[in-house]
Amino acid sequence: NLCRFTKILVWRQLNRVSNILNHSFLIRCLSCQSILLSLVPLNFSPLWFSSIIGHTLDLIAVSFSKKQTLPFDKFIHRAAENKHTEFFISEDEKYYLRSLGEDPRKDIADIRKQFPLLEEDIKIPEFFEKEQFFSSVFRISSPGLQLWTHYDVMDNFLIQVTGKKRVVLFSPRDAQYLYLSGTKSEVLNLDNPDLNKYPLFFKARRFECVLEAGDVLFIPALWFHNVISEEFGVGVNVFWKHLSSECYDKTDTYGNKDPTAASRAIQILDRALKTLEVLPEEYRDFYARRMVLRIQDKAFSSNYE
Ligand SMILES: O=C(O)CCC(=O)C(=O)O
Ligand SMILES: [Fe+2]
Repeated sequence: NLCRFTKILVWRQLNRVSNILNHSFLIRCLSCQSILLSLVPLNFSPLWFSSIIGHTLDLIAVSFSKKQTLPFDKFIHRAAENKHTEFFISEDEKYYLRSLGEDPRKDIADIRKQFPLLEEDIKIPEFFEKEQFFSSVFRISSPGLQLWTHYDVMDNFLIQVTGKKRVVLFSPRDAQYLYLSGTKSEVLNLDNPDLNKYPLFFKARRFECVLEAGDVLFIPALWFHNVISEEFGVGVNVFWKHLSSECYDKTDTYGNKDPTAASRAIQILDRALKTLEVLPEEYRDFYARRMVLRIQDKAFSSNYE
């Protein structure tokens, strides 16, 4: 019955969107702000339902599972306007281009290959060896578009071609204050964070800059970044490998999958925590604390600026 109740709630929320068969949804809980993602709307699994019980749902984003396309010039026009006369879902919807490789699942974006007409215009700064190059990504965004705080695993030049964008950065050392869920922070509103829900967020030291046409920002691997386009913007970013090639996940096309050794270590840690589950709570707590101390002692760097 709880599931049925939640199902009705979900349907109420989804009714706001016309042809729901063609969409997938990004749903947020209004009280705890956690993101509850559903990819296939008509196939909500019992597991997904059990994960949303107790949350107050709000639909924050819709994407298309059935492909819908726009000619490039139309896309640019829509991305450049604040209010649309023609739109998919709402007159103030935002547009974002993040270029992909030929086969988006396997190939890696290289703006010079997918947009050969622009090739002559693209001069990638020569601060790394050719073999280290990973991808170059064309990025175009509507005014007001915000990308949530996340990290990537490659070094990165974010190159602004036109328009203005605000970038807020946090050191990897402040990960403990960012309420991470995978590579993303759950704190969505950086300027007015809910400190009841995210009490440690104020401890994160924020570095901020505004990029304008011609500016290039170096975003080191693992540094968190949050981007708001203050104007319609066109940019390119270049990811390159700072570690030796074999450290990276071979299936990574976006530059954001953790190095294989790190994901393996995290899996092993999850197994270790599972192993503790046979013990009563106070023992689990004690041994978990000992594990934390061991990690701090053996793996934390003391040489970190
Ligand atoms: O500026 C943007 O649109 C996204 C920047 C970003 O996340 C990146 O370059 O990794
Ligand atoms: Fe990024």
